[in-house]
Amino acid sequence: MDLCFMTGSLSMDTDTSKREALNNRCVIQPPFKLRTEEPILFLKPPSAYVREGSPVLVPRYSSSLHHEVELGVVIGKGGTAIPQAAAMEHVAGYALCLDMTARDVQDVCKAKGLPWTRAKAFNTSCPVSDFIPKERIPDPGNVKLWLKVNDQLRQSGCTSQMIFSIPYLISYISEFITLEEGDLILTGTPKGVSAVQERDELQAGIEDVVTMSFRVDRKE
Ligand SMILES: O=C(O)/C=C/C(=O)CC(=O)C(=O)O
Ligand SMILES: [Mg+2]
Repeated sequence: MDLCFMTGSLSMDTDTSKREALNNRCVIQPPFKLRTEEPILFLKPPSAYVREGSPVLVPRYSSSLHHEVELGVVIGKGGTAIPQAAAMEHVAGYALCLDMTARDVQDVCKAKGLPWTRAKAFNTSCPVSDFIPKERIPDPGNVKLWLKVNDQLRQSGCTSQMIFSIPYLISYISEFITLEEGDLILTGTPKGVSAVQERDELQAGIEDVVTMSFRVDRKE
């Protein structure tokens, strides 16, 4: 996954969104828990990625960093205005992802009608697992995700609870952002999000497929 992405939401200024999309790949997340008529979208930059062995950093300006475990869909074949019926042909595979969110900052942004960039797109805000080939998850609409903090189970859910299906998301997004090979789409999080602290150990998994661990640290 050599992707990049930026943040936005449906209320984001269109010109900014276009400019960011031109130079970056996208990570876009409709939540399990938010019921809106259309997916809520935002993007993260490539510097958001972090791999096992490196810490997840709490931004200096946040005192409420939340974990959100999510299934990520890796695009293998790009396209524009992809019909739902063809959407899965554009999927190369999956990744287990955490959408780390500075919830206190997001709350302020929401109250002021501002974009979620500082809440969602900071360095290390997207821990990712190794790439999971498509064949290893034959039914991505029915996989179990979990997340533990210091061995305590905090999130446990199934992608069957997702509000929007993966084919719908690919079709919806590609109507206005051309998807490219290597783009990663996060698909929303199940209930149980909660705050993490410096020195916490995060462990997450897709049942029978992959696990990953990250330590939380505070940015110096
Ligand atoms: O509206 C909120 O309070 C939070 C929304 C999100 O952070 C959306 C997600 O990223 C998600 O549910 O996965
Ligand atoms: Mg999320």
